Amino acid sequence: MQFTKMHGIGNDYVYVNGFEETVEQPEELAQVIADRHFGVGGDGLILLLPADKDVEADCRMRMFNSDGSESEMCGNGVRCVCKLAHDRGVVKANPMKIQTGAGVLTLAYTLDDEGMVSEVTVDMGEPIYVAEQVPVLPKHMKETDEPHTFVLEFLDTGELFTATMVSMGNPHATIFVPDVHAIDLERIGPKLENHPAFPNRMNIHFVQHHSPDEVTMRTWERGSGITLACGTGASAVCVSGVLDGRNDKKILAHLPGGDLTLDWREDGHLYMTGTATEVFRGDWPE
Ligand SMILES: N[C@H](CCC[C@H](N)C(=O)O)C(=O)O
Repeated sequence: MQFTKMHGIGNDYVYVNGFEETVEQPEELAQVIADRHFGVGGDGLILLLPADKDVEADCRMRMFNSDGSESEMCGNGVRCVCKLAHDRGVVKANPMKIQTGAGVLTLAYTLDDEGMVSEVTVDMGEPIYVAEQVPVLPKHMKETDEPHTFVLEFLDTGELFTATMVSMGNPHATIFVPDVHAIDLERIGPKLENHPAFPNRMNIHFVQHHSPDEVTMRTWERGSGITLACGTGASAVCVSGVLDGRNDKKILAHLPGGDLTLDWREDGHLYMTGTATEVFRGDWPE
């Protein structure tokens, strides 16, 4: 099976062109191929597929974390799917419409000197911040004056985390701190990801504000652990910061793997802009 290794600012996945290949059990393949010692290595597996018959889109993305769990959406991933579809001649439309678990998204892209996709702006659609729709279970958290912000507690250590909950199709909890580098993400991440308040688990982001339009963030991803970037997470961080009165509707986010621009526009949609990079191609033994 032919694959392409790609990344969106360091959030790296193994991509398979489903117009050319058939992947029978993606949940199993994701766990094996994403292993950084025994496989190709990556934060998971992403499939470029034909859109469903009844869906008005140029193609479809399915995304699997490295633990094999499927997610509704992947922001860094969908930019790379756009690049793969265009650069392999599968889709030439610009803007491109990609079917995802968060609906059909529209992506506009620029080309480099070789005519390959370099930078992509994704219309991520409307963020969701009604607690029950994220979803979260308020009964397992302490409520605050804000309907989308709750206090989570670790019952074993008594640690408390004030988190704002936003869905971009997939769920995100954002915690604002003075210094993201002081956070013990390896210890705290999995406990928050699997907190009883999160019926579908949760993507976790710690965020430090430098100004009303510039942040630094670190992420523990549902199903993949620490990643160098999270596109849906950066989108949720922008929205959470606006809801909490901490930042403007347009921000620059610094993630460990690179930068993204997020813009929550007057049409109510969140727009994310960033690069998409092909690293190498290979042949995976069936
Ligand atoms: N781990 C996420 C999916 C990947 C999201 C992230 N890599 C992105 O760029 O949005 C989840 O289970 O919801």
